[in-house]
Amino acid sequence: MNDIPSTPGKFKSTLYTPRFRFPRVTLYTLLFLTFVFFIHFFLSPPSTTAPRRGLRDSGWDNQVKGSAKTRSRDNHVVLVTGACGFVGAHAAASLKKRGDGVVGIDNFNNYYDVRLKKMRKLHLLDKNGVFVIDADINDVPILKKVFGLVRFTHVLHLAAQAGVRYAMVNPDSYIKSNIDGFVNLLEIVKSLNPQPAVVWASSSSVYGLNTKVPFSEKDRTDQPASLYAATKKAGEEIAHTYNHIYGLSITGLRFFTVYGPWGRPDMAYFFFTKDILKRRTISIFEGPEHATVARDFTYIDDIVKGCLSAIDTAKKSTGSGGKKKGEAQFRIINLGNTSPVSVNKLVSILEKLLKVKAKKKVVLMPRNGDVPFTHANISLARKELGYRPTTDLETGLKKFVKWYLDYYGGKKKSSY
Ligand SMILES: O=C(O)[C@H]1O[C@H](OP(=O)(O)OP(=O)(O)OC[C@H]2O[C@@H](n3ccc(=O)[nH]c3=O)[C@H](O)[C@@H]2O)[C@H](O)[C@@H](O)[C@H]1O
Repeated sequence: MNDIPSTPGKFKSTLYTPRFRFPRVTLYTLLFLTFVFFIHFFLSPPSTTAPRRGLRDSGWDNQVKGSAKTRSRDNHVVLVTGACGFVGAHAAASLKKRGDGVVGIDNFNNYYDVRLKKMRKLHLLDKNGVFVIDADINDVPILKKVFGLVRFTHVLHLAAQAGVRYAMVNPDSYIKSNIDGFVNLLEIVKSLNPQPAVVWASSSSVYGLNTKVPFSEKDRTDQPASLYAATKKAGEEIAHTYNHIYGLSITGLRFFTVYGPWGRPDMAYFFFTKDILKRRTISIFEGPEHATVARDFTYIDDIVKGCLSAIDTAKKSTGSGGKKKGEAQFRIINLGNTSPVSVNKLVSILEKLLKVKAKKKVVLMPRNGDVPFTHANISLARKELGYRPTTDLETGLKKFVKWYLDYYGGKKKSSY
C-alpha cells in the first residue's frame, strides 16, 4: 500500500529517484549538434578521396575474393606484387590462365610511362580476370586487409625499383621498395597462419664484379656495382633471416636481363628500338681496351615458366603466427639464357628487324652501375625447376619488335 500515491500524480516511494534536468543551454547545444550531424550525414555528397585507397571501397572486397578463386587442382592462390610491371603482368596472366587464383597489387609509380603499366593491366590482366589493387607494398593496412580477405598459398613478389643506372639518380626509391617494402611484406607474411610460400625476384646484378663465368649461385656476390644490386643482395640476406627465424619458405630468382613484349622502356633493347626508329644516335658501351659488353638476355616467356615452376616446387612454410615450427625451404636460383650476346649484336639484330641503320657511337662504359658481362649457369634451375629456356635473342626480339610496332604504331605523334 505504501507504493500507492497518496496524491494523484505523485509516487510515494522510499527509493530515491534523482530528478535530472538538462540546463537549457546544454539542451540547445545537443539539439543543434544532432541537427548538424543529420544534415552532414544525409545531405553531404560522397567523398571522392577515400582516406586510404581501397579501404572504404565497398566493391573492392568482392573483386579481390573473386579474383582469388582457383580453378586448378593445385588450389594455388597467389598474390602477385608489382602485377603491372613487365614480369608481373606476364606472370599474373599466366597463373590465372592455368587456373590459379590470382590477386595483383601495384603502386603504378612513374619511374617510367604509367600508361604502359595501365595498358598491361588492360590487355594482360583485366582480360584474364586478374584484379589489381592500386596500392604500395609499404601500405600496412592495405596489405593486412588483403591477407585478411584471402588465404594466399603463395606470394610472387615482383614489386621493386628496377634499373641499375637510375640508382644514382634516385637512391632513396631503391631503399623504399627493395628493402623497406620487402621487409614490410615479409613481416606480414610471417605472422599469418598458415604462412604462404614466397617466390621473389632477385637479380643477376648481385654477381657485380664477379669475373668467374658462367655465374653460379655458389659464386661470390659481395661486390655489387650498383645500389640496385646492393639492395637485391640485401634482399637475399633479409629473405634468409625470415626463413631462418620464422620458417618461411622462400625462393629468390636471379633474373638475367629480361626482355620481350610489354617490356620496360628504361632498358637498352627498348630505348634503342625507339631511338633507331627516330634516327637518333645510340651509345654502345664498351669496356676498357675495347672489351665487349654483353648480356645473357632472357626472354620473358622463359622467365615466366621459371616463376611458375618455382611456385609449383615451393615447399610449404613451416611456421605460423610468427613462430617457426621447423626448417623451411630456402632457395636462390639463376634464371638466365646461358648464351650471352654482345650489345653490338643486339643492335645489329634490331637494325635488321626494324630495317633501319642505327646511328651509333661507341663509348667507354660509364661508371654508373653497369657490369661488363653476365652469363648464367642454370644447372640448379634445371634440377630444381625443370627450367629450359627455349628462346634465342633473335627470335625474342622479333616478337618484341612486332609488339612495339603494333603498340606504338598508332601513336606516331605522342611523346612516348
Ligand atoms: O639482369 C638484371 O638483373 C638486370 O637487367 C637489366 O639491367 P641490364 O642488364 O644492365 O640491362 P640494360 O639496362 O637494358 O642494358 C643492357 C646492356 O646494354 C648496355 N647499354 C645500356 C645503355 C646504353 O645506353 N648503352 C649500352 O650499351 C648495358 O651496358 C648492358 O650491357 C635491368 O635493367 C635491371 O633492372 C636488372 O633486372
